Amino acid sequence: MKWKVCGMRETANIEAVLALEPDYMGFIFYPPSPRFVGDDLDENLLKNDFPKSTKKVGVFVNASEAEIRQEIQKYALDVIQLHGSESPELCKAFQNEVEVIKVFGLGKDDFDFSQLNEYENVVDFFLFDTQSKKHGGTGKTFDWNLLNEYQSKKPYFLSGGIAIDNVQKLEEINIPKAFALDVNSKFEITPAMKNVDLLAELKIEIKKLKI
Ligand SMILES: O=C(O)c1ccccc1N[C@@H]1O[C@H](COP(=O)(O)O)[C@@H](O)[C@H]1O
Repeated sequence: MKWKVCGMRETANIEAVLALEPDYMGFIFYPPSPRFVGDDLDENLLKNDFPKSTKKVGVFVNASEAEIRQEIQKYALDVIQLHGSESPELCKAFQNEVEVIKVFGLGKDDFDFSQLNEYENVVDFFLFDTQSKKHGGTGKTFDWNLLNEYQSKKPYFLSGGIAIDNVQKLEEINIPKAFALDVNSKFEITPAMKNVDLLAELKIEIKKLKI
């Protein structure tokens, strides 16, 4: 199981988390978020000093193609995570340039997986997060059992309130295997500042998972 640490910002904290070798690290390019990178993200670190083994993910919410392209260039992003209501056409515009993750929000009620069909051929991954007006970073889980209805072969990231005390519950439920776990606010000291010791524990827990 791969893992992604999202919502990073400060250089020293990024470097400390990189020592744990996550497969993906996410940066939020959405101004209303308390994890918005603003001017604090170290361009040189991302462009020149970043380990190849950790992919850099830019998280966007309904940004324009030009805005996304600008951040890809500036920070040498490997992956874009589209967390709003982006169209299949926008996803297609970045195919073959970066990996594309399209996010869908799930809640407690049934989810219509047929809305994924038009994205199937234009994205690399889906990501399932908890539905919210804030779009993400809620720290809340959704009903993981809803994923029982997932029929696609497209690999997906599982996100939304994943914490040290619920990660082992993934073994107890019968959902199609996730490609990666995406963690964020449940591993924070303050918004964007991650608790490195807790993430080290998570890494051990993920390795123990038999799914
Ligand atoms: O973290 C944010 O503030 C954020 C804002 C807007 C869109 C996405 C955001 N983060 C993503 O939210 C999920 C889940 O986070 P959490 O574990 O529930 O805190 C994760 O995929 C982040 O990429």
